[in-house]
Amino acid sequence: MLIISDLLDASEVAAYREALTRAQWQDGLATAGSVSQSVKQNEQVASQCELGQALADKLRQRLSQHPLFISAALPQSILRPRFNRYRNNGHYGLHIDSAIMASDDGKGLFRSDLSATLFLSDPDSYSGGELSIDTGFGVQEVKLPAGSLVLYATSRWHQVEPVTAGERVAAICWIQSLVAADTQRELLFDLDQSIQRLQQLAEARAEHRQLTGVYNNLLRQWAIT
Ligand SMILES: O=C(O)CCC(=O)C(=O)O
Ligand SMILES: [Fe+2]
Repeated sequence: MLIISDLLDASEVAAYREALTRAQWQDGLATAGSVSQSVKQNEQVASQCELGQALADKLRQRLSQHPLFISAALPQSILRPRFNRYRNNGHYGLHIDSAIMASDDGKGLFRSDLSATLFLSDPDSYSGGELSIDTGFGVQEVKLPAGSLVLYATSRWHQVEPVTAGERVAAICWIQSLVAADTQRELLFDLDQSIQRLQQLAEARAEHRQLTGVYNNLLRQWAIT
């Protein structure tokens, strides 16, 4: 699990929130699978809403350029983000997201390796609404400032706690990674972060060069294109 703080600044968050009031919202059940139907109670922007598509594409563009996101996710493709809203006890009970989804044009298939939630509501403006993720080493409750994003493995059980006051607006998104296995991708992330720190040290040129080679050779073995 990784938190990317301040993907958007306050004025960008405000602009997304304002634009979203003009989008076409629908019951979240429209896209719920057979299992999630019984646990999902929220609203989302309709996939055919042109304003929603434009906002989502702009957000995807921003995410795809973020250095920490690239290092951690090694994205091959990013599904168009979806905006959702929880209020009046809206929640999404314990579930695991579908492994295979339709690509944006509906013609291809997409494997979900990573999930992301971008929080768009000030955490003090609503009660509940934590995204709780079973990390395998205990459950983490995530409720971030507006503009911050959490990235986590789609293989994890997770839920959105009921929103008992106010409203929680967020964007969610799935990523197909070049490296499908979480363990391998996480090793590459740690290695890349160390390599980036070594790059700052003039006396570590040789080590930087060698580890960059190791990184590329591991990525070559593990990447699926
Ligand atoms: O809104 C969230 O943070 C996550 C929602 C979710 O789990 C889903 O739509 O599959
Ligand atoms: Fe989910």
